Amino acid sequence: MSSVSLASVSLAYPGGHLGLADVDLRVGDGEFVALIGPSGSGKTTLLRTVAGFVRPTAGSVRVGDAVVADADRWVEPERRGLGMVFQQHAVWPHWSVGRNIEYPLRRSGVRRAERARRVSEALELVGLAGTERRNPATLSGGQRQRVAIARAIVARPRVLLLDEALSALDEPLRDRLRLELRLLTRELGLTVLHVTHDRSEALALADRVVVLDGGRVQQQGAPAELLRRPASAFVAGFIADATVIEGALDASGFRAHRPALRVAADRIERGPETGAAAAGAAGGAASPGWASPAPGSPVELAVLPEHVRVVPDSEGPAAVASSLFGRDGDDLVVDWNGLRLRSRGRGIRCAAGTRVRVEIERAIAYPAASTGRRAAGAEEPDAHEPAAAAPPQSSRTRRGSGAAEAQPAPPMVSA
Ligand SMILES: Nc1ncnc2c1ncn2[C@@H]1O[C@H](COP(=O)(O)OP(=O)(O)OP(=O)(O)O)[C@@H](O)[C@H]1O
Repeated sequence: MSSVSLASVSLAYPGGHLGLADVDLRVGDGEFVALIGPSGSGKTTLLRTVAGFVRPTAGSVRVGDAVVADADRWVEPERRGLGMVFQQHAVWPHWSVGRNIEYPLRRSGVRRAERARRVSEALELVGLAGTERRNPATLSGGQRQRVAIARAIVARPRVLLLDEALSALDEPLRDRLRLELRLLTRELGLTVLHVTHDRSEALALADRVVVLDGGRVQQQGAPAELLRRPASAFVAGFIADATVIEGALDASGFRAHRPALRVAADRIERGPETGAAAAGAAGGAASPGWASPAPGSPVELAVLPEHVRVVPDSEGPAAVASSLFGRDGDDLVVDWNGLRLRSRGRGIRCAAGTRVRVEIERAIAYPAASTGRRAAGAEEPDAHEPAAAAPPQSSRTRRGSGAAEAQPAPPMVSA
């Protein structure tokens, strides 16, 4: 067992594509870390950098105490002591299960009797004892993936790298294998780096989740910490399906013009990155968790689905645009005068088309600069927000990983 460390690692692909940009990351001995991020964010590149399939342009990679890649040193993938499981094509179809699993042992010259013993032990660990002679084609998808896991651990690697290892499997098999994988890696005390596009999987499995975007680490932390305190509007949108609304802070709270919306100051928390921007500036009385914002400070307000309360009301100003059944309550998208808000409340059941009232119970404000975009609300002076303004032309409201809405909307005030 061992740790993995990346120090100031950058990787530019030939042709100029940036794979990784100044990444610092440490996966502790026995820790399970999940890497998530949008498509093209650099997850696979990071894993391949650790595996040794690509060489960083700058920085260093260590496995345990040994430097395996830096400007002067390069250790071949097979000498790094790693096990890997990929999403597909993980098992050679023309070899028996046993032959597949013993392959890494053969390569390192382990004798026949010892190979047989270790293959049988690995199969036992993944719940496939006695299947050495089976043809992989006669196994289910889940069983084949277990064979791939057995092959990855048979040589007793120091670190296990998983690249979308469960993604090709159907639920509920994926769910079961997740649990088994977690138990197995704990039992063996393995250090694991797991790339997945599945946010729920990352949150369920990992001790620590690392969110990548544009080849950079945007945030890393325990799953609960990421959900509770996303470091930026991007992370809030990506990991927790937050609706992100661009606007400005003033003494009474948050104000957006497109669509027109106000959220009272006592419902707003400062995001971790707003501290420097907001602290010490003139403004109204400080609210809990939100000290003296600069009047007119452009911000992005992240509203988590759990904090949007929806109440059926035939006179309500909003309508349910879509409703997906969830075990504990429906997953709703509410159209509130052009603003598409995601809402997920326990016990809430609402069909599409239902008129509703909406209340934003809590929101997190981040400086607009945190994701490099301009706040729409900051474009307009306060005097331009009348009680019954002409419909604005557009909104740049984002939800989740980037959906945008652009609809006219009359002004409105949160409850
Ligand atoms: N072999 C390559 N040559 C050039 N550019 C590449 C190569 N592989 C990846 N890239 C670029 O590097 C960036 C990161 O890609 P990477 O595959 O690591 O992302 P990812 O987060 O794993 O994406 P996905 O979830 O879609 O698999 C992207 O901009 C991609 O286009």
